[in-house]
Amino acid sequence: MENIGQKYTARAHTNIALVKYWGKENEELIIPANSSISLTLDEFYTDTSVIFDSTLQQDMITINSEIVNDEKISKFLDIIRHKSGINLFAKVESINHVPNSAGLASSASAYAALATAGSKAAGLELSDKELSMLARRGSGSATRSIFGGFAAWNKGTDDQTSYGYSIEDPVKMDINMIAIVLNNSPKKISSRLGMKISYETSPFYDSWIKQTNEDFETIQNAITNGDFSTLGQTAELNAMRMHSLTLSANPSYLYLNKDSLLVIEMVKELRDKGIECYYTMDAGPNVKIICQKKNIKAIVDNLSNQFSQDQIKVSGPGEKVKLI
Ligand SMILES: Nc1ncnc2c1ncn2[C@@H]1O[C@H](COP(=O)(O)OP(=O)(O)OP(=O)(O)O)[C@@H](O)[C@H]1O
Ligand SMILES: C[C@@](O)(CCOP(=O)(O)OP(=O)(O)O)CC(=O)O
Repeated sequence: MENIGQKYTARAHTNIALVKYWGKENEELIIPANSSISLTLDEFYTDTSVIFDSTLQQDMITINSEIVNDEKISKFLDIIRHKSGINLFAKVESINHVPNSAGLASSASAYAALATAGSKAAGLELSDKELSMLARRGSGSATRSIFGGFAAWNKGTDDQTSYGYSIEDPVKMDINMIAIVLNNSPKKISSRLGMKISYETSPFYDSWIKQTNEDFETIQNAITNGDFSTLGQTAELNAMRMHSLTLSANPSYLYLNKDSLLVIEMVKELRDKGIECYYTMDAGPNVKIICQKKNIKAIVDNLSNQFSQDQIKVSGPGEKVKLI
């Protein structure tokens, strides 16, 4: 217990799913309905410091230097307190190095950093697998942000079998993502709510699970074989399949806006011109373009005709979580 009373800071990077997680079998434990695969990104990350302090009367949390009253964070700290047996409140200071509310999965980097700094500050020594299981309790996508590069989240059936792991990338695939920030106002339907409505009401949900299990195999093999084209094509299809669950839900809803459709058309036109690239979108309108280094300039030049420089963010693969 020598760590208690010491401040620890962790840096975790965001990740973008190539095979999406979109629905929970167990909401309390965050057990997903399917396994997923992502790429961790180097440009976007969260730094979080935690100290358990006997003088505090309640948890004190700041995000980007503003005091927040987030019950989800205190509930997450309760899990750490329960695991470690300590009974102290915590001071949490977190900075997101992610464009504001850009739908770039800040909850993924946030809970991966909080799990890492928080568990260390509470005197726990957790392996990466155990950290991923802890991060999962904060936000499902955080399970994968413990790992760098390509990561998977094994669905599992309970707390001990639902965890993340690093996918071997023998050829060190040349892969980048260009995020186009189209709207930075908070979304009306959170991922948590959106996936619940899809899971409970879309008549296509069973087909989604069947297809997504196939997409998982395809993308895993594409990574092993260094097959960028198959990876891109499958990730693009998987994203559209996820968004079709929102359209087919009751009530029906849509995360994409007209600018998202414009970027999708631009990607198709670029492909027609021989510039290989693919699109993916999460629970928001912002589009992420998957491409190789040699094509970044041509894609950015093309996007610059429609969008400003600060809307276009280029990122390569990022590292695993670390204490800093
Ligand atoms: N640094 C942080 N530390 C702890 N919680 C955070 C931090 N940053 C964001 N969060 C929390 O993460 C949750 C989701 O964040 P946000 O609305 O930005 O969605 P997102 O993570 O970009 O997208 P997604 O819904 O796909 O995860 C919110 O509850 C927010 O308070
Ligand atoms: C579309 C997604 O980005 C959804 C992410 O959902 P969250 O991980 O934010 O949801 P909770 O587990 O409820 O916190 C796809 C993905 O990252 O796999």
